[in-house]
Amino acid sequence: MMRFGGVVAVDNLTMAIPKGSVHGLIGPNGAGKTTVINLITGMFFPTEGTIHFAGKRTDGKQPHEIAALGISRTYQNVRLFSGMSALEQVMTGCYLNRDSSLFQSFLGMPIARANWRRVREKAMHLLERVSMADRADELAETLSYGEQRRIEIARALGSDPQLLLLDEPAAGMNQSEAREIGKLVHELCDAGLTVLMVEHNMSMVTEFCQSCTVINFGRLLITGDAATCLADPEVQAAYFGRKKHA
Ligand SMILES: Nc1ncnc2c1ncn2[C@@H]1O[C@H](COP(=O)(O)OP(=O)(O)OP(=O)(O)O)[C@@H](O)[C@H]1O
Repeated sequence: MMRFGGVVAVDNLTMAIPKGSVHGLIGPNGAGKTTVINLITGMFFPTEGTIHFAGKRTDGKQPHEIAALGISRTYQNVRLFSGMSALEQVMTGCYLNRDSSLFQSFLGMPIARANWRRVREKAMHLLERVSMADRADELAETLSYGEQRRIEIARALGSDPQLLLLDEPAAGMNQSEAREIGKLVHELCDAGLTVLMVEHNMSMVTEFCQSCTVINFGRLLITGDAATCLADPEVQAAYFGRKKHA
């Protein structure tokens, strides 16, 4: 459970996400979706209870420890570093399993240089995966919003996650840009990644999520395939303040 003062933001939630699939986490504004991501990634510690991922307890762990367990994320608002190229942004995400220390890097030791080359190669490969290799040297702030989102996804892939949490990846995009992101997410899942996607864009949910979970006031409303969930009278009531079939 996560409580902020008198507000229970998340309460007793379990999600079963088949490996290699995209699972949507949806619900009206303030339902608790971002809080779920913050709890899973160690940005928040739960007020009560425990959190488990793939049989391991994750609550109480620091974000970098959770990343090492195979969970990575992107943010609701793109968070890239200004003054860094697309390639450098992605390189920052690839240092989790580095085998040279900061001290060795400062001294320019061979192990640090070899490590830097490996990280650079990996980041280039990730840029190719998100179709951004040709923009590797561009500063992030000169890229379009959709391109920045791709860079953020590539950076999140740098820690070799099993589970990627995307917080509104299509926010601020038109429908065709959103579909391009949806297709990219699908390709990543085809390659074995599992994705939990918070999304308000219902076309994205119906087209790209194999299953979804709907929450309201931090609690589970329904889980299942997107069409069934969205047609559910409780879900309709949560979104529109009425029961569809009432
Ligand atoms: N750091 C915080 N401090 C206090 N209250 C918070 C904090 N973060 C979230 N909340 C509250 O917890 C509840 C859930 O918020 P959360 O941002 O998780 O919802 P959400 O479903 O992601 O909403 P949206 O779709 O608008 O992004 C809301 O009532 C919110 O005001």
